[in-house]
Amino acid sequence: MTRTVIAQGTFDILHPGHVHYLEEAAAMGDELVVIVARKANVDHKEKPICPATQRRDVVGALAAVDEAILGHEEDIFVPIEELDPDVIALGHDQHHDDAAIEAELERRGIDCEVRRAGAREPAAEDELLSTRLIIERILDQRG
Ligand SMILES: Cc1cc2nc3c(=O)[nH]c(=O)nc-3n(C[C@H](O)[C@H](O)[C@H](O)COP(=O)(O)O)c2cc1C
Ligand SMILES: Nc1ncnc2c1ncn2[C@@H]1O[C@H](COP(=O)(O)OP(=O)(O)OP(=O)(O)O)[C@@H](O)[C@H]1O
Repeated sequence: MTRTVIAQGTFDILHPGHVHYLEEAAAMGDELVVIVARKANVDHKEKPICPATQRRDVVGALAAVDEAILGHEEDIFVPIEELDPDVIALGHDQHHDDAAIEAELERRGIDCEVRRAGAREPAAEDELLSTRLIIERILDQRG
């Protein structure tokens, strides 16, 4: 049986931290599907610059990713119900509460493990491992 893993995020401007997360998530199963967050659901930080379809297409081009899809606009558990994954891989700093996700999965009758990926260890001290930091650097140097 194919083990499907789900990863999710905004993926506005890609960096090696994203690649690390998605490679770790892919290693948790056989097939990796990535749910790309809709702008309306990014409410805990600045909204993404790039359109959702562009973010989906670039994430989908990464070697670790089998498929990238746009998230649901209102109910983030709709794609999970449709995909019926074996594992949800949360990013190391994702604000979601593991126990709350597990409770919602149980309520909806979805049998799926929730795991957390680790953070990337910087390969060089000047690596920019956050979209926010890349944007800050652009504003500093080109603004
Ligand atoms: C299990 C799970 C499923 C998600 N599904 C969706 C979705 O269908 N639509 C969406 O817009 N966001 C969805 N999200 C939320 C975002 O992907 C994401 O967590 C957040 O809004 C963006 O912040 P981040 O890039 O800091 O993680 C989901 C999150 C989780 C944990
Ligand atoms: N340096 C990193 N190491 C490991 N995973 C990362 C790293 N940066 C981001 N991720 C993961 O990638 C996923 C998507 O991240 P997101 O699109 O929010 O990027 P970000 O660079 O963290 O954004 P921002 O800097 O704007 O908060 C999240 O699950 C996050 O945990």
